[in-house]
Amino acid sequence: MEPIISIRDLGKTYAGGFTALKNINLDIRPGEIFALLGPNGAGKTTLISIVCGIVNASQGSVTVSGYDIQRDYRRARREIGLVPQEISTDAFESVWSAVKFSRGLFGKGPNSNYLENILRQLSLWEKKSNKIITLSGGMKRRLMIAKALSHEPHVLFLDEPTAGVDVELRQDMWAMVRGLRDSGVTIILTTHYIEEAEEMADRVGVINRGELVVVEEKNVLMQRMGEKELSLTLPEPLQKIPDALADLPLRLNSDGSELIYRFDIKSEDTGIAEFLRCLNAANIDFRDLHTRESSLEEIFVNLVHGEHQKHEGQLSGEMQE
Ligand SMILES: Nc1ncnc2c1ncn2[C@@H]1O[C@H](COP(=O)(O)OP(=O)(O)OP(=O)(O)O)[C@@H](O)[C@H]1O
Repeated sequence: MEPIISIRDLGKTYAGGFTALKNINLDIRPGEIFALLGPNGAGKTTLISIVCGIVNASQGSVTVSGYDIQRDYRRARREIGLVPQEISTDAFESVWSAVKFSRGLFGKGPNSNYLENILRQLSLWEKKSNKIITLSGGMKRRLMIAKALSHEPHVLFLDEPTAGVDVELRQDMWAMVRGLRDSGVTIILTTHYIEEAEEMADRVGVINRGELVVVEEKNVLMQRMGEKELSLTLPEPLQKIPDALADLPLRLNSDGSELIYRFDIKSEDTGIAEFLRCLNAANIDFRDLHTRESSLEEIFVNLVHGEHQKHEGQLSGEMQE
């Protein structure tokens, strides 16, 4: 299947000399929900701004539905709906005139039926005559989506759709975005929240310091999320993992005082009983034991660094922005 968006060797260096994107290659499949995940300043907004024609790339090329974003700017742009991070609308305009106006901006002829459908799908139809200022925060966000969809784009970009949104509203938003995907719109969203990617995405791309470090099916990511660790505090630090335990999924912490066993909570046999038997046979004693789940942040950091096993101290340090 032809990709709906094709990004090749894309790079961006801002005027001040800061390189925000390096050598990005990515194909978006038609009909998928793709989550672009990354810490603050990773380059997510820069990437979508280039695809949407708001920022010029320094290198590389992008096509949207086969249209080159530079050579065929207008046609490429018409394929795209963009919901920006900030809610920006004229407060005294009505919902209906806001979506009608947005459609007009793309040179599309009037189509009341289409706009009605969009507003109904986003549960805004009852509010069509309301002034925007009277809408709740959640409704305003939905209106931003309605505006972005008003010209019948095939691709919808959602930049941080649920930043600062409460849990309940977040769930509604997710359900709505899935509904849009089911109606045939390809969706690319940026997020800081790995839960959001987990909940919604078919595929996930992780961007860090301007580089796309992972592009993966969500299910593969989920497997990583099912990991848990059993940590044993040793009476005497070990220099290395004893040979008798070499075949087990084990690591030592940085000073050798903890032996950490990694297992999959979803699997039927965690192997813990066997691990404890092996410890006994190898004459390794322990003072204490506790389990901990890999937190979402840790998995995120692991992904960002392309590594699976990192020390706790490093992990918490790395997440600070
Ligand atoms: N116009 C600009 N001029 C110079 N540097 C910029 C400009 N816009 C963004 N940057 C820098 O490029 C980097 C990437 O920014 P970008 O907004 O793409 O990140 P992001 O991943 O979307 O972050 P956030 O999650 O905080 O929105 C940042 O270091 C930012 O300071």
